[in-house]
Amino acid sequence: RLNTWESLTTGIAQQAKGVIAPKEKTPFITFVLGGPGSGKGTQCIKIVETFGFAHLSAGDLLRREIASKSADGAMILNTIKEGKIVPSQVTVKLIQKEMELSDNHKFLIDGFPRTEENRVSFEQILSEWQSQIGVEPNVVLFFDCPEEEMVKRVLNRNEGRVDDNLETIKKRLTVFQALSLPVINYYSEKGKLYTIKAIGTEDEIFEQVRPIFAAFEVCSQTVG
Ligand SMILES: Nc1ncnc2c1ncn2[C@@H]1O[C@H](COP(=O)(O)OP(=O)(O)OP(=O)(O)O)[C@@H](O)[C@H]1O
Ligand SMILES: Nc1ccn([C@H]2C[C@H](O)[C@@H](COP(=O)(O)O)O2)c(=O)n1
Ligand SMILES: [Mg+2]
Repeated sequence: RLNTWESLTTGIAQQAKGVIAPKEKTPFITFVLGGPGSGKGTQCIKIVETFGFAHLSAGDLLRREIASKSADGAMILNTIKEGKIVPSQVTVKLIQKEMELSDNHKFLIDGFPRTEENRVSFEQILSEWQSQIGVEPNVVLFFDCPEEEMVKRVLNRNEGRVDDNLETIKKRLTVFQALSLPVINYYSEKGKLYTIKAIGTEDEIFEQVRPIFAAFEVCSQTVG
């Protein structure tokens, strides 16, 4: 069987030749953004359980590269320790590979795009299939959380992450303000942004998230 990207590209090539339509469903892409510790990963788990998305965390994919001691592993580790952003071609390649391997067509891309460079790199990949899916995500979630709360959560996370310390967290917050907020503003201007007030219990926060995806489910059932 063909995977999502293969079937899209094959489908487009075959359509161009006037042969057949693509076999698989059009991808539905959600970007999940927010500062460090804003609760992106926590809410992604609930979205997966409720709406059946595939969860691709950019940070988890990068940590997997470190653990596998790949060629980029040492560079990724140093970048993460410094609270900086890994070059886009590395991260985009990992995300694209996961999308190719997935049987799902609904993707939650968590912690990406973190910079304008990330955003443009991913768009370049999507633009190869522009006639099918466009270059824009369907939904962009922004978990808006006060800094004080994010710092408290990260310092209590206790998952052994190399970046969960006060020094790195301060750098990550600076990077978030300088490089990630412009991406959030970009999607706000495009009318794609759904801002979630990320304070309260996990369940209370999910009750803000649920109607966003529920509305898309209703739409897809109505449209067919
Ligand atoms: N609503 C909440 N109230 C209190 N703690 C929370 C809440 N949501 C998540 N947490 C906790 O805060 C910590 C950070 O959450 P999570 O890992 O989901 O954040 P994140 O946005 O993915 O962060 P990062 O960008 O660093 O990966 C975790 O320990 C999680 O259990
Ligand atoms: N698009 C991304 C996502 C993550 N990283 C690096 C830098 C982050 O501080 C770190 C941890 O990510 P998280 O688990 O907090 O989403 O991974 C990156 O460079 N680019
Ligand atoms: Mg996370």
